[in-house]
Amino acid sequence: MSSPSEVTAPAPVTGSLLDALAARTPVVPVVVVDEVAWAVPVARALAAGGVPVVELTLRTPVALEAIRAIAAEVPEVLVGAGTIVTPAQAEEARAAGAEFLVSPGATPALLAAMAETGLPYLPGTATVSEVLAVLETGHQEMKLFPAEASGGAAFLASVASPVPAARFCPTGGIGPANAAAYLRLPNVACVGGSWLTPAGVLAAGDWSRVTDLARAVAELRP
Ligand SMILES: O=C(O)C(=O)C[C@H](O)[C@H](O)COP(=O)(O)O
Repeated sequence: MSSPSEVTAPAPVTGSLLDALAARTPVVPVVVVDEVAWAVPVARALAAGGVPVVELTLRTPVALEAIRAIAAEVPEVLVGAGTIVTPAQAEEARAAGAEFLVSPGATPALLAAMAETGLPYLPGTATVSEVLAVLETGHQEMKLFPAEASGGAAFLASVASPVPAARFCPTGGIGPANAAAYLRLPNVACVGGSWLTPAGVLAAGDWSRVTDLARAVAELRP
């Protein structure tokens, strides 16, 4: 029997990653940490605001260590690695404890490396041919990146009819003002964005601000 104060880790995602993410939050927070010490408090602050998900980008030297810390210390948060841009990073992220992988692109080598980890993953696409190339690998869940710059919600609405099998988490240029337009689309499960964890807020250690920003995304649910 576990005591009420004990937090148990959710089971690993075995089915649809997009469904697992969407069940937790309409907005996947894309988080950049400059200091490993930010990782655990930012993950806890997001969870306290009702967003128990972190996409920790591999953009800084401490990123893998940050994933390790969140995986070990904040088990109630589903932690993934973002910015997978080389095949080797897929396995490095898995070894650090990442529970899902996100890439801004979808080269054949990246797709193979992400599949090889056994983790669920979202390759990045920005054109119909890229979407079709991902579908040809048997994979139906992807990111649209950079979402606003590559056509935004209008692009995804246009893709939905001819290519209904593809499902998206659009990311890049999305914020509170335009998130709802994406979330209404039949081929969008959730959106990604960095606005819940602004760099200055993390640097200031203003964790209650992160919690407030996270709390506000509940109203974006369609
Ligand atoms: O780092 C990655 O893996 C990326 O692909 C880029 C991020 O998803 C976007 O930079 C987030 O976009 P913003 O919400 O506009 O800041």
